[in-house]
Amino acid sequence: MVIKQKKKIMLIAGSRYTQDALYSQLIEYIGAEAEIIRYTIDEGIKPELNSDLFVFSSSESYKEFSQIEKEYKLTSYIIGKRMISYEYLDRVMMLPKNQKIVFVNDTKESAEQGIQELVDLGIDYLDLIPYHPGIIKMPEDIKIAITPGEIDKTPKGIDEVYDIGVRILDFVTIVNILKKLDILDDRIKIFANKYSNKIIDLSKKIMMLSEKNEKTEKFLRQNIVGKGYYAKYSFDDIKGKSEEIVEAKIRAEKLAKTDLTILIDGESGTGKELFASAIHNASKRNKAPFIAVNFSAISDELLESELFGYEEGSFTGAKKGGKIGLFEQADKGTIFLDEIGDISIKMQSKLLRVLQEKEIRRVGADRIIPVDIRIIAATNKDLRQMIQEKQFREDLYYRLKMGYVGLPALRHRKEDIPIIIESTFESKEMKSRSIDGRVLDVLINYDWPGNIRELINTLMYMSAVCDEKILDISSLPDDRFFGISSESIKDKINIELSINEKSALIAIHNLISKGELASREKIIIKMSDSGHKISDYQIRKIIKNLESKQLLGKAKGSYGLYITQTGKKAITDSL
Ligand SMILES: Nc1ncnc2c1ncn2[C@@H]1O[C@H](COP(=O)(O)OP(=O)(O)OP(=O)(O)O)[C@@H](O)[C@H]1O
Repeated sequence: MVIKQKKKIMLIAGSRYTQDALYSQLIEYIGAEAEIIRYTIDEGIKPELNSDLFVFSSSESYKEFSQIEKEYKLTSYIIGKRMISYEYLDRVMMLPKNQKIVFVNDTKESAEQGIQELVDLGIDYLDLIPYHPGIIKMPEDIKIAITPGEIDKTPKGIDEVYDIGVRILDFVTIVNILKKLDILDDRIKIFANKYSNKIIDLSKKIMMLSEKNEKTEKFLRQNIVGKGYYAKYSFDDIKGKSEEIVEAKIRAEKLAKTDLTILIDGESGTGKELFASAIHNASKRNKAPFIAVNFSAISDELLESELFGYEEGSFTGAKKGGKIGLFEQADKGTIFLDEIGDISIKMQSKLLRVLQEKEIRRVGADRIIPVDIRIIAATNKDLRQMIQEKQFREDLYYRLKMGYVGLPALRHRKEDIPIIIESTFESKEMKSRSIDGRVLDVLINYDWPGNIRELINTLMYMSAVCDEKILDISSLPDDRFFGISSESIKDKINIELSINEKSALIAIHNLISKGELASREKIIIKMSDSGHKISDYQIRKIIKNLESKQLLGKAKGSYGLYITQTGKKAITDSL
């Protein structure tokens, strides 16, 4: 028997810190095929010169090595290209928008490059200023720093440092290493998958985050924009033919003709603001303003002065001449109070007064001002439960609920999913896109906890990552995202499976969930491990059967087999 000798890689980095990070990365990808020897220039250890390949952490480490080992002629080597590691980005993603921050690295170029990488990843909402040790004067008002492992280079006066870890080898470098070692095979698909999954996870997080930012800012934007409060949507913009949505629309259209206060109840992303806007446009108030106020994340003081306005000199920082509040600005129009369940008991009492008396008093004023407004409130919280827990006033609840519209979750009206997809593709940015049947199957089977907003965001995401006109399975966010939810598991499916089919399905599932490619050879091995011995001919047949039962699919491109939602259900049912 011939025992294949492991190839030797000599990893050379400037410091131990960098070397540790790159070493773990190489072990993860090629630890089984190659022996990795480490060498750190800082420590001056003798390098093992008979290695098959030299991998340098950067062009600096290459230069230094060449100077130290002048005599040695490098035959096979790679100078690594590096990128920010996604693993530690969560913390910096949470930093508030427009925050001034220094990005610390060892040189001007690397600091600028680091900033560019963050921006390319979608973290473009921070005010990042490059910093490296050569800079003599640092802007004084900056208290936060981000650094890829160069904490010791952080300037004085910084209170918080976010270390996003050493920059790791990029995908192309890893591929080049595999090529040089002559081990570039099927694994490349798995690496590509791993990398793209990480990027997808990250962009999903960034997408959700920017949505959150947008929400808390919705309120503040009112002040910046000042004017131009208008309702964008009409009932025609509300898509869907399901009984639930049609009923909600009919009810809302009827309520629009009245002047009743309305409470819209529905999970996040079900279209509460869309409905409020449509109601306003269909009402006799449609020539007057429509002002939307989001109650989440606003302090009582700010809320009070924004809603009611204030008199000059009523508190420190109050503007000269006072300020007209949103209730007054919405006069003759509609005010939409979003996330009403988030306001304090104190603000609830003040709101109740407005509803009862139809008048307001500015902060610091004696004068009472009559207002003619219609209030539409929205909630995604169970207000009745909150009443029981004494967190919401019952009298306010009944005042708000004179007209009531309950919006169904998207998972309860799945027949609307294709309609919403179609209408989204009709929009300008998405023009001429479509999806293939299998993707539609996945989208219909998913539960959509973020409802229509999440569906639209997913379609936008898919069209951003896919260059093809028809969005295929490879453009979907990763599998975990579309995993089976508890709700959809409830309905058992009735598909008869032979013992071998069941075992193959489970084997494929286990391979994919480990990030491995489900090749026939691997499936046979896995099945045999669990006591089911089958031939190559048999596995071909089983795969065909599972495909025809729509439990298994073959992804376009190089991603191999995947398990459909029905397939996942079949596995769960059979356990
Ligand atoms: N029936 C629908 N047809 C088409 N688009 C819809 C529909 N319902 C919602 N949308 C779209 O989904 C997104 C979210 O809707 P909206 O902001 O009205 O939800 P919401 O219930 O107010 O969410 P939140 O509670 O998080 O504020 C918007 O882009 C909206 O245009």
